[in-house]
Amino acid sequence: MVETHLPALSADREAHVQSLLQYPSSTPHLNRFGLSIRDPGGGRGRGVYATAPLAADTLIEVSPVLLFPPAEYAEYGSKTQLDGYTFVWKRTGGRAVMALALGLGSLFNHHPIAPNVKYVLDHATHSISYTTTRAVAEGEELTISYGAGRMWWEPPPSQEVTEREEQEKRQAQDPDHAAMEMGRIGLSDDEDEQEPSSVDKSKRVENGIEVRSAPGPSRPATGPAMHRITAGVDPVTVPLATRDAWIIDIPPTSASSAVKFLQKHPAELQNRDDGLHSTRHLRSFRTSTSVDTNGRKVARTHFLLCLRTAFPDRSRLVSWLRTEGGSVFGESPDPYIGQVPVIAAPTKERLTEWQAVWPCIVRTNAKELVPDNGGNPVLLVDRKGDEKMWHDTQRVQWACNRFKRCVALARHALKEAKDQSPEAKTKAIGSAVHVTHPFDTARHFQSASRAMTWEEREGCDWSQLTGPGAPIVGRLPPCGATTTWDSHKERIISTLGMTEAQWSVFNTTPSASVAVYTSPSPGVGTIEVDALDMRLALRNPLKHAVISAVSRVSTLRGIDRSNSSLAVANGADYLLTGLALFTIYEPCIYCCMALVHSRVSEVYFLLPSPGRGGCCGANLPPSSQCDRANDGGIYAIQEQKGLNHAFTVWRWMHPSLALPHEANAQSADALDDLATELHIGLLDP
Ligand SMILES: C[S@@+](CC[C@H](N)C(=O)[O-])C[C@H]1O[C@@H](n2cnc3c(N)ncnc32)[C@H](O)[C@@H]1O
Repeated sequence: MVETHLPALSADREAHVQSLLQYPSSTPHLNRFGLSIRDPGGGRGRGVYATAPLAADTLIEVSPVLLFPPAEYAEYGSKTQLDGYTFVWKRTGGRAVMALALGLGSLFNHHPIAPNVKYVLDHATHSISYTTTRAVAEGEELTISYGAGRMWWEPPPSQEVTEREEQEKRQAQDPDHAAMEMGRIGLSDDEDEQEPSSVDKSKRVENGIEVRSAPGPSRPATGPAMHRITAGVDPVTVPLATRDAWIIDIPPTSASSAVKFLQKHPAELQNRDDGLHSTRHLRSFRTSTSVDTNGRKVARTHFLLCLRTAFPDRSRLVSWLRTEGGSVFGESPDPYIGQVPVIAAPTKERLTEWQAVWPCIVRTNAKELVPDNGGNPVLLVDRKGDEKMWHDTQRVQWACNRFKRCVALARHALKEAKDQSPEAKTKAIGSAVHVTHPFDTARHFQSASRAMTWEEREGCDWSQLTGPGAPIVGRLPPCGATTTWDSHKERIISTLGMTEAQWSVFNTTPSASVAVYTSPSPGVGTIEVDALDMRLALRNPLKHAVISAVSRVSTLRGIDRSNSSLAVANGADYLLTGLALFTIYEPCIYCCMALVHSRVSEVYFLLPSPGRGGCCGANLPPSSQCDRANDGGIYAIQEQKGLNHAFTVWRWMHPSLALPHEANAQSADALDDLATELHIGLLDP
């Protein structure tokens, strides 16, 4: 109801017409909760009242709507009384279809601070559902939020208030300003960075805010190539959580004294910035207008003192304000409990919904914590940011290449075993792993030989293990390093299980004909490590591909460390610290725990491991489950509470292993076919 126009006054001003238009003090209405329509005076007109206590989350009303085409509304409706009752139902091509709620829907009055009813527009059934947001006492008025800001019946703010708000905004932008330290008048650092969201035909509208359903990861035909597997909550759907705070009304002229008061008493008011208890995202003031008993409009300034937790006892707060507040809060301070959002609005689109509770900022930091139903902190996940990241074709190619490499390695192992003997064939497992640097590091690698740029190398056909343009297997030596690997040969050969022929490829020195890429960090070689599942071949149940990869990287990094000029301090070279691991299968729980210990940074997998994987976690919210929990493991070890390391997990979502624009995309490996071809039976992946 925010988006309306100024109401036109009726032209019929004759006394007898006016008397006919007067509303009675109550109007009967039959509904199962006994809600009554009353006008208790005070200038707000009729409202809806509870005649019995109502529990929180009670669906109290479903109102059908009457719709008006944009042209009809502009021509007629907007010039009538309807204007105070109609609201934007749907925008289309810059115009708006307007709606009038029938039933009780049009009679809920607006509450600027803490409405006790929320509503959802249902475009499919042309109706609006109204639900209580908290327990409501008998006799209480049921109110909704028409939105933030000045309402059409409210007078414009005085120049003084406008100037004060402007000043407060300017001070908030000044990082040195003491008010910032109070954690009150914060301003979003990225408030204006949001891009307009694309229009989704299936979106719902809650409290006037359009809510997009979270994209599910069940291999959509379109959409980003990679989906992050996490229990993090999407800011688009995260519920608005509120907490109690002490509010006090002050004369507009006392605003700056009130801010000074906050600054003077940080300890008592506990306006600290510590995660879930922060008030830094909240603004100090909100203004509203009411009508006094003489029918005069009175502007009010509501001032946020502190969270209720700082002063659980009102009488103690009142006596403290009386002694410390001086003239700011008067002789008889009258603080009252209001609601404030627990966190900043998580997207610009949801700001109106948040502001309806209390003015605040937008903060799109995906690491912001939100409490779950049990009050435990939960992370937000920036799905929009993820989507943007995987629109980068080079990044997708980088990931696709490494998956192709894993598949090629697994096929190579199966073929070699088949060629070797029927017995060897039964012991080969089609599961391979590749470890390398994350894309954001790898794309800065330089070619030592200048034979091929990094981009050219990434453009090679990685589905081939050998042949021209094939990526080099194993570890690439550091740029300009004079060390030959011969001194470490035995150790490397035994750890990596290499043949002499493989060693000669691994031990290649940079030359004009070989593409070698090195990390920009001096003295540190690029890591490109492969590993196969060798459990059956070696008769060793511990030789999972992931475990072998961790061991191989450890050996190579250990050699760096053994040479003082290559030593890397502070744990940055500890096992898989800062590295990305690609695997055909979602790793099992054993491998996931090894990955936690190895401090891996990113894990990418192609195929889920039903019932045995350690990442897909059927306990995750539906938006994060793989194929709606019909596949994938039952744990999410990558973000398991109580462990001392977390890593990101990404699943390839395209149905085949190819870039959409690739010429041979049609003939690319379909993931379903790969699952059949590389099936590893009952083994844990
Ligand atoms: C949707 S109607 C609500 C029902 C209305 N009170 C009636 O008697 O028909 C919206 C109108 O109610 C009045 N109203 C709603 N909330 C109000 C508030 N908080 N303060 C003053 N007037 C309010 C305004 O006149 C507004 O145009």
